[in-house]
Amino acid sequence: MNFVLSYSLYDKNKTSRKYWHSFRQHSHTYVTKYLQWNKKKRTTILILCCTPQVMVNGLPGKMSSEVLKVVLERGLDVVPYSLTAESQPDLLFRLQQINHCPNITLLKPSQRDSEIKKIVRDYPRLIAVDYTHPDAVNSNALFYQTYQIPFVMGTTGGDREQLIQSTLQSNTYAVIAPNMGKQIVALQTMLDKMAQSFPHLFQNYRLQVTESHQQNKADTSGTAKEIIQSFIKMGAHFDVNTNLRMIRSPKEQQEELKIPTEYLSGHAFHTYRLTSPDNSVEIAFQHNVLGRNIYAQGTVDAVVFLWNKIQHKESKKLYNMMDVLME
Ligand SMILES: NC(=O)C1=CN([C@@H]2O[C@H](COP(=O)(O)OP(=O)(O)OC[C@H]3O[C@@H](n4cnc5c(N)ncnc54)[C@H](OP(=O)(O)O)[C@@H]3O)[C@@H](O)[C@H]2O)C=CC1
Ligand SMILES: O=C(O)C1=N[C@H](C(=O)O)C[C@H](O)C1
Repeated sequence: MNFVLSYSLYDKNKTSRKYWHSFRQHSHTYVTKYLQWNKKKRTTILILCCTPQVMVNGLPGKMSSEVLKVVLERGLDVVPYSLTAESQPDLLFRLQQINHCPNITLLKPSQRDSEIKKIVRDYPRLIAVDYTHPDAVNSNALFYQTYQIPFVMGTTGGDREQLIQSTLQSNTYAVIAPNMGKQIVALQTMLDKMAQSFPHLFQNYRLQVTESHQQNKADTSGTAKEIIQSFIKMGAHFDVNTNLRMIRSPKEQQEELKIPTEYLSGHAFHTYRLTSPDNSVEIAFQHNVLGRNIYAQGTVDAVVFLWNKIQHKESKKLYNMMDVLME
């Protein structure tokens, strides 16, 4: 998203600086600059970079690593700091497979308050992305809210109502969603609309949900929790103790769901099955994902979306992925 604002055919330094100062004075956006002196044409090109600076939190976790990769692939700026767990033994993180990946300093909860003011000062276009742990959702959100750091919250779990309320009260720009995969968000949107249009569609139907994820997933699928609410709004019966099957055993995943070995450490298979009271009708919805790229792509779209909202000083500050998709 770099763009050339002007070509100055005059003096290498003075005119370009004048352009720069005048642009800064009249611009409501955060911009940085760099000047390129083209020797052959004796021209100075003033290039303005107008991109967010992305702080990917949760490194060296799986989702945050995938997001970092996509941020770098899409040419956005990376903030070389990341919030990490208190137990993290490493001080630095770097994606080996990407040459231009910077060394990223890992900040534990006990260190982050003393560092963040400097980070906010040095990176005025900062947007945080959070892929951490269900236990950290609310405290991390509070951290972003306290320092007025716009954030994209991909982490599931925690107290979701409190998450929404504290974000609204703090007036911080944010996108919050348990699933950033746009094709899945489209399905969610459709079911949400179905619930609004046909509130009795599945009256007295039984809902049975199966969700399979990597063995170390800390919580129940946040996506399933949201989608279940849409079916309940349409009248379906659902009891979390008897109608939800969570599969975390790699053996079952391989034998029953045929998950390829390389995706046992990262997959998300969901099936929602609705059965009529007399068992004569069965309707199923399914979304099966191998790997994590779909969420990382959606996350970076959410960052760009939020950045545009900030630039336009939108009065609405809290969004979900349906808003990102609609736009
Ligand atoms: N919205 C979406 O589209 C998606 C959401 N998710 C969600 O993202 C979250 C992370 O998933 P995933 O990357 O697979 O999990 P990982 O366990 O691979 O990564 C989480 C990382 O966060 C670290 N961490 C723990 N506590 C903190 C803390 N207080 N502050 C900062 N970092 C911390 C963990 O460290 P340690 O291991 O040492 O505890 C770990 O490195 C989950 O909630 C998951 O459900 C996942 C995929 C898509
Ligand atoms: O932990 C994961 O992997 C995933 N978490 C999200 C959730 O809990 O819904 C999204 C997706 O299922 C992958």
